Amino acid sequence: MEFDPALREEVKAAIDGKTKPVGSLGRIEELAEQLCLLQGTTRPNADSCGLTIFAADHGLADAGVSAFPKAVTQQMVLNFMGGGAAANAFAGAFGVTVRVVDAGVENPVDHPNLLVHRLGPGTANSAEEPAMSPGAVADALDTGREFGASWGFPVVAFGDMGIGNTATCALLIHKITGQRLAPLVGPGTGLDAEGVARKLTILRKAASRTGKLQPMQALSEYGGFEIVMMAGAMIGAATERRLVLVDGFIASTAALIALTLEPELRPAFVFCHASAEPGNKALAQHLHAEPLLDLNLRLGEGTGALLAWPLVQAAAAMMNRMASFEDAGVSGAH
Ligand SMILES: Cc1cc2ncn([C@H]3O[C@H](COP(=O)(O)O)[C@@H](O)[C@H]3O)c2cc1C
Ligand SMILES: O=C(O)c1cccnc1
Repeated sequence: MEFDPALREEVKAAIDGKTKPVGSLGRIEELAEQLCLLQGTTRPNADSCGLTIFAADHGLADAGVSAFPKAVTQQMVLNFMGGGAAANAFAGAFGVTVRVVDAGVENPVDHPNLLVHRLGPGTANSAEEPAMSPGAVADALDTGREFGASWGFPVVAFGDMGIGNTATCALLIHKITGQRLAPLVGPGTGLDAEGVARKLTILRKAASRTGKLQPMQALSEYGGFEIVMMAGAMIGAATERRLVLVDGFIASTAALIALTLEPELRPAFVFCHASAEPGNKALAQHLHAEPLLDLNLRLGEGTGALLAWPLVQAAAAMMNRMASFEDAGVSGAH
């Protein structure tokens, strides 16, 4: 993603010309600059935001890597459709439109508003065998791209639902970045120390099934449908120059995949919050991400991205509503 140096200068001058000491709005100024460059204007549009939640099951969940049973994925999809999840509550509070995609929940959900692109009844158990076929990886990326490119919001967020997906993400990060596995494995939905130790044993077995992998091979070996589809959606949205609000550990793993495949799209990505899932720290460092918020969240669904949406609105308001020194007749610095 290339930016015209003249635009860069113009944006910087517009931000510094607002009636405030230079740099005094801190990260909001950085966000404003990012949004302006992405949209090619000093008058950016952050009028609306859409959240897409991708849901799917993980065969690995049957091996005992989560504090909750697999059935919760489907039950939470129904909860999203009924408007009762945390993501719905936050989206409702902030005027964000929500849509939900079944990318491969074990048991299909019948609901008129659910978007369905099922890649199977959940992935296979990656401790024993490849999670998904290379064809399913390609399908998930293509479908995700289409979802991301075609939804006309200037700002987009992505959420996940898939019991066992913190385990899948630990394996993906380990295989894609080469970081050690143990620090990437955490409590997820709330495993105790013994549960985390059991999760690590299962993930070591899964990791030892394969050697060094290319990123696309890692996706096929470890899945999951919703993570790969989310990565595709991030690529599709960023390519259309939509601002991509990245949620916590799961969405950051999808961002890792997206940016491994398309590194030039990095200027479209905003890392919204520092998930309390321990592996997120190393992942954020790898991505050179400095998350905007640190609220001890560890939920997913896009909740941390939704909380950052008002900050994006503030950045746009700074550009569109604030007077310049010249407009307001305010004296500049000595
Ligand atoms: C009721 C409930 C609602 C959730 N919403 C998101 N997650 C989150 O928890 C799961 C990942 O954690 P693990 O890898 O430990 O299974 C994902 O589904 C994620 O979206 C939830 C989990 C539960 C139980
Ligand atoms: O940060 C996340 O995305 C997360 C953390 C724990 C469980 N589910 C999701």
